[in-house]
Amino acid sequence: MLSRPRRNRKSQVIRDMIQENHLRASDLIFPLFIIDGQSKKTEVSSMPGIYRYSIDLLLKEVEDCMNLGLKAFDLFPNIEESLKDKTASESLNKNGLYLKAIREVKKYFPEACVITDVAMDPYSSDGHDGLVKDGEILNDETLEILARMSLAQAEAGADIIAPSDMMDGRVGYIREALDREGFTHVSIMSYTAKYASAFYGPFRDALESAPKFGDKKTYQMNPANQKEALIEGALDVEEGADFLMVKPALPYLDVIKTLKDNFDLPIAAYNVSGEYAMVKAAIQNGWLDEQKAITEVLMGIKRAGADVILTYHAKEVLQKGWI
Ligand SMILES: NCc1[nH]cc(CCC(=O)O)c1CC(=O)O
Ligand SMILES: [Mg+2]
Repeated sequence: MLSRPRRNRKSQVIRDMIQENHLRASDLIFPLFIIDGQSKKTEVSSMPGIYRYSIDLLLKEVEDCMNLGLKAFDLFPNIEESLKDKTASESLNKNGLYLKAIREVKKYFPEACVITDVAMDPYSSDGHDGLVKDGEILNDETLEILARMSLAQAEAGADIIAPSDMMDGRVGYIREALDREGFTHVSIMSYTAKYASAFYGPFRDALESAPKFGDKKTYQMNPANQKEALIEGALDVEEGADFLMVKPALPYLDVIKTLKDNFDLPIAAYNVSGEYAMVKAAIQNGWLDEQKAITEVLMGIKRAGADVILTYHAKEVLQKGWI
């Protein structure tokens, strides 16, 4: 045998020397849930260790993270049921929970990167990402609502707008609206290949945003499809996206790799709520080693080609010194 690959695994120094991929704090984006009120911190029951924070405690959490070197946050609001309507009008309320949270975080932590979510579902009485008429999710009529939402978030101080709705044409529509209103510096992280996945369940618990009827299969992608992600990717590039995202991450590592190989934009992967819940449940049962399982999950996503990972594990891996 001339070649013995085990020679390069014989000591920790050599293993470290030839390690191909590395995880860094700057690779991670921490999703944070926000709730109305004062001094409120409520755990998401299906996501042990993950909380919904009122704005005052959100600021403390952001400060904690910043001190750990975790500087990018994706904010999601839990909106009170009575404020929801057909057109998601609460999303434009300047004194509402979400826009206020964005302003506060940017006020106290101007160097933080605030990523904001554009989609109707947290504010929609139908629990869908688009405007509903006669049981259908309307595409073009939704675009104007998404553009207004994006402008409101940009005005509040968002660094990156992340449309998670999967309406066709929304990246271009939002880009044009942002540019027209002078927000040429605000980036767009597009949920390019977002699948109709079972793994969003705990997130919908966190926001109490589950669809009131039907499912999201007419706009989110079929888990069986890969080529379709190339169609979505090409459109988002053409429409001016700054990042392409794949979501969820673990069951879609091939899609991450495919987008990475085919496009030059940075690729983001969303290690979603159900992936977090799955790993945490096994850890709680004593079935998996916490540190090894979590770092392996994140490394796998990185190795597949993700430049950035949105993950609920972001804070713990830094706090515990695992990366
Ligand atoms: N616009 C909805 C949205 N934005 C982010 C997530 C899921 C994130 C997660 O599960 O962690 C979802 C869920 C859905 O499409 O129903
Ligand atoms: Mg698309």
